[in-house]
Amino acid sequence: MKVKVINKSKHGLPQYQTAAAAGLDLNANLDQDIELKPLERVLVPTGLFMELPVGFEAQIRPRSGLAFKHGLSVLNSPGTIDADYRGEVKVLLVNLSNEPFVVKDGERVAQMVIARHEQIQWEEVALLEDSERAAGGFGSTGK
Ligand SMILES: O=c1ccn([C@H]2C[C@H](O)[C@@H](COP(=O)(O)OP(=O)(O)OP(=O)(O)O)O2)c(=O)[nH]1
Ligand SMILES: [Mg+2]
Repeated sequence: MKVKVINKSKHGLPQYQTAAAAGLDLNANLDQDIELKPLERVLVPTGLFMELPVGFEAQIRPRSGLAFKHGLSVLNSPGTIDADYRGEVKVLLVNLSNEPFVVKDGERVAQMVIARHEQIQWEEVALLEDSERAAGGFGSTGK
């Protein structure tokens, strides 16, 4: 995949940490630390600019370790990177704990999953096909 990295601190390209990992860990690319107070959010730059093939998207997801230990999440999870986006990939971090969290340069703040997706064409119809579920939802099948 085409990629352009603005690498202020030489973090290299995002990597799969194990052989069959789904997520590529994303490093914060910072000039200085960012302190995130409780319930604060921040857009963390990654230094990564890429060109996804058409028909693919990238999903930005939290890392469970940071979520569990520090209450850190990705506010818009899963963030969506469109194939035609040419800007810098950024991570919208939120601190859901009661303690401040300091984001450091190079820290693996989130992970990115590359996935195929469809684009649909609308076809307007008068009637929709019947189904067993019909309009049932929101607990309609019981606990
Ligand atoms: O976590 C994210 C989410 C989005 N983006 C970039 C890539 C994406 O292609 C673009 C637009 O994202 P989205 O469609 O979620 O945002 P929007 O609020 O709908 O903005 P837009 O009107 O630009 O589509 O912003 C990121 O870098 N990180
Ligand atoms: Mg959008």
